[in-house]
Amino acid sequence: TGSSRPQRMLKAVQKNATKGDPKSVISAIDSYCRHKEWAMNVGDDKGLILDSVLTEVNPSTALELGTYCGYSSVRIARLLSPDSKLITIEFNPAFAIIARQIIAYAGLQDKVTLVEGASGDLIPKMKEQFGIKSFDFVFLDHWKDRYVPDTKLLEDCGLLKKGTVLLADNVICPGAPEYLQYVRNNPRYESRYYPSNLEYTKVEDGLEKSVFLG
Ligand SMILES: Cn1ncc2cc([C@H](O)c3cccc(CNC(=O)c4cc(-c5ccc(F)cc5)cc(O)c4O)c3)ccc21
Ligand SMILES: [Mg+2]
Repeated sequence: TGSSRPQRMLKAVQKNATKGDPKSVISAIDSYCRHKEWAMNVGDDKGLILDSVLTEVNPSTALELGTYCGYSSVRIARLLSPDSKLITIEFNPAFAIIARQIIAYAGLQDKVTLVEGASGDLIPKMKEQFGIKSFDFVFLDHWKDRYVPDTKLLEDCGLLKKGTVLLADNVICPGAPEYLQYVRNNPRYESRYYPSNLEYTKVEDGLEKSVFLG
């Protein structure tokens, strides 16, 4: 049987990036996905917006929903302060196994905890299992119809505090209309749309940044 797209992405990292150099891992993936084989990483254009929001928030504890191959885990973890942590949730074992290797190749395994399972099952366990009081930053990039239920779950589990920043990928393409409706018409959130393009294409997409007001 042949290789998978995630496996080919890992090969491209091992071939073209420098071990322990997150920037080279990011570039190797972006170059592979732009010139060889498209993949659903947040990508370089939206990645710059992710970087700027992260630098502004400077989170101590960050959560990512939807690891895929670990591209955004590397983008996030490389910008975290020394004692800060990223927890990333992935339910697909084939994705998780590749993501662990890409995160390790970047040398960021000590800052990233990849948890295998579904967000709906794992979010309620965050406090007890990982000693999380609340998250300062959440990156939503998993199934788009899970953005609203998981945001509500984070609220109900007391995992959001005044000032927590939610950043959601793909609010235009593939789209998360219910999520936009939820955060834009909810007095407990201050939302702003960052226009960009779908990774490695000219198609319109963007990120929605929503600050939880408590
Ligand atoms: C419950 N739970 N808990 C953890 C968890 C983790 C996962 C997986 O990581 C996973 C698997 C498959 C799909 C996604 C969502 N991502 C997308 O669907 C997407 C699509 C496109 C696009 C755009 C245009 C196209 F033409 C085709 C695809 C561009 C993008 O950036 C995307 O993020 C996420 C799933 C559910 C999970
Ligand atoms: Mg995405």
